[in-house]
Amino acid sequence: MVALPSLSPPPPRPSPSPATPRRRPPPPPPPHATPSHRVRSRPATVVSAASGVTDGYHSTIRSLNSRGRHVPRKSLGQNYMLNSKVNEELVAAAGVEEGDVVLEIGPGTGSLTAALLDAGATVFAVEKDKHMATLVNDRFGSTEQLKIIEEDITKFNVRSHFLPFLEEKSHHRRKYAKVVSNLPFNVSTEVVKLLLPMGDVFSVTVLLLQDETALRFADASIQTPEYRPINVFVNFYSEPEYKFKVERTNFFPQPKVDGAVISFKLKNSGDYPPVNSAFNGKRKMLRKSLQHLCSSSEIEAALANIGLPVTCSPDFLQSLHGLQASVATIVVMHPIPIKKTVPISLTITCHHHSWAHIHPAPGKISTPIQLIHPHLVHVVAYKNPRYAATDQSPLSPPLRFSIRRRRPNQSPRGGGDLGFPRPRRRRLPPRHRPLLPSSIPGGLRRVACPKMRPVFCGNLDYDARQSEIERLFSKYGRVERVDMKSGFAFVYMEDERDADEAIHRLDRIEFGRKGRRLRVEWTKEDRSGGRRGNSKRSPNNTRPTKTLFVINFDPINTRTRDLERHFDQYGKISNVRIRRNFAFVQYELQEDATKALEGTNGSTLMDRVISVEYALRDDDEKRNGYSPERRGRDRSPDRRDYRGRSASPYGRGRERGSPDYGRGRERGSPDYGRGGDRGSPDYRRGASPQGGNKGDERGSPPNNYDRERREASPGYDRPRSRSPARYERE
Ligand SMILES: C[S@@+](CC[C@H](N)C(=O)[O-])C[C@H]1O[C@@H](n2cnc3c(N)ncnc32)[C@H](O)[C@@H]1O
Repeated sequence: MVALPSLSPPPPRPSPSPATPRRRPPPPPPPHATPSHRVRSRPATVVSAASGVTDGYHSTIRSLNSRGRHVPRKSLGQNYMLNSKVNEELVAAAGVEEGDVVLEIGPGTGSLTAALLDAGATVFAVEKDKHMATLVNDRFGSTEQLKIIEEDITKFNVRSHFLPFLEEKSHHRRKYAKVVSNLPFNVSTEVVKLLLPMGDVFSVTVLLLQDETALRFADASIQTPEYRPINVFVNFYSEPEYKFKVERTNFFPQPKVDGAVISFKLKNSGDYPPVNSAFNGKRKMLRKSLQHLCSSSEIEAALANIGLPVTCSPDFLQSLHGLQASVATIVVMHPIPIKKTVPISLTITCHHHSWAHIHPAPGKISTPIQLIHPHLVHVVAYKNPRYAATDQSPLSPPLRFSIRRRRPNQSPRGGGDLGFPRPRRRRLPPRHRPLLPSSIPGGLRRVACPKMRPVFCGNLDYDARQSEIERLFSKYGRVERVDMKSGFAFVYMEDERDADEAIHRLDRIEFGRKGRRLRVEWTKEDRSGGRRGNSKRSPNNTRPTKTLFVINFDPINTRTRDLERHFDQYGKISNVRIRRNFAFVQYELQEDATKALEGTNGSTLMDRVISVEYALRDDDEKRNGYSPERRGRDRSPDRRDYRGRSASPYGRGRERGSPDYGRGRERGSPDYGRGGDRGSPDYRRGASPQGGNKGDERGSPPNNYDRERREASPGYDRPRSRSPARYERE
């Protein structure tokens, strides 16, 4: 049982008599108020604790006690307003004046009701709690100025009950009513959904809600992950404005959260677009999820028109870069009526300094864009009844988009003519940072297959898992894919800026079981040139040799005999050597090596797609003395020697230095090929190796392939200090 504070003297100013409502000019905004914004900023206005004179603390408590209702019901959100000033500000926010008809939800003790009556309004109050309904009835008596209905607002048919009342009170003249309410927090969203579409009845709705909720509703920009279908809804039907915050100390009992006053200027909008349908089922293909609007073939046609795959789903669309959500918001808020002969060229805000221009084909599409996700817009094939009268099928014609970035010297107009607020420069969480349209040359059509530059992630443990790398990078943004190599990986991130951030944050951090310092940087060559399909091609800059150079097998689990088994079908092998994460397979005949290369490059060995190339030189050219009969002996020394002399094919000394995927020729850059997994290193001859290998580092792959190839020489076999056992796998 909540103990109510003991009663104190009655309020200094009694509530106005409903029979003789006095008209008072609405109070000015509180002196500490700053103009409210429609955007995310949190207005500084905070109404301080109870200090009101009318219907303040004392009268509220007295009212409650008078009905024996000592325990406000939490389930009904009964947090009563103790501060009459807040009530007055609510009334002022709605601009209530003499003769207005106001719907009040949950009058409770009637403190706000009193303020409304005081302003000269006629009040239609809906109260769920019968005790409170009785209390308000008792308090104001029967009067023409007030009608109280004991009902649950969420189940109440406002239109059918309220409209006759409005008609009567406005003497059958067309007049808009207003809504003013200190709402129970738990029904806020329901009430908003109920009232906002009633722009034909109400001109403004002013609600005291939970602060967080008010902020969320008022946030017209969609640069936050919080942007939801409800925001689209709110913006479609109204212009929300966060008015001021109301501290929790103003309520009895005190809630755990602060409140805030928000006003919705209703727009009397048309039919609500099927945003929700598109939000639903992120993996569901749009042609299915929007089927209730039009046929799949129509949807497919519309998607195809804008260069999207007919099978695309919201999830897929999320992965597209480009058109920004602001576009969709604007469109949702201001449907674009495209007239037959007037081409539309809209300048709309994309986040920050990015801009988009939309040039739909004239006269074809009624509402071409809809939002399905904060970062997404797409053109949905739905028929807007508003345009149904015309012969403009929204689906038949091609819709063209072009996206351009505004030139830096052009100052953004902040949505100017569309009334969209100037975008604020704010650092967004990686996933929600927009891409610059410049990164999608040619517009949406090409967005679907953006060319990505991978991030090189080197010095991984050999047994590092793809999922680990993916998890690591996905902290900074969406990871498209990870091409796992032995000891390094290529990470393709959706957004280049996320990749930048990942590089910034991850380079040289300790990672993995052994706490290796990662080397994370941009690959220095576009790896997108080759495709898997091409990977079987032989490198054209190496001459055929009897020895094949093999990489990208599993260096932990692959044994010499596994390689032998994999390669011996092509001819007689004279030698196989594994060195950490690469190997040499030597055939007796060069033709067999060629056959093997063709047959094995890009083949799968123990779940890894291996790359095979000719070695620069055959072992016997270097008089290394390899021979079948020495094979058993040779394995270990090889590896020892490798450790000692040429610890990594990727670079000695450069602490897993930067991957040099082909800084031109200068470094003999391996072209890992598209997908990496089969790309054949492009160890260009003459590439200069990097000096100073450092034992087990693998941070700088490319340059030293050359070295390795050159060093497939007897020198490798010299036993060094390392224990061969460490590398022995057989
Ligand atoms: C936060 S109190 C506000 C009371 C009063 N207007 C004030 O300012 O002190 C919410 C009021 O709404 C009533 N209420 C709660 N749920 C309701 C519903 N679904 N329909 C109508 N009234 C409801 C409660 O009984 C309570 O009186």
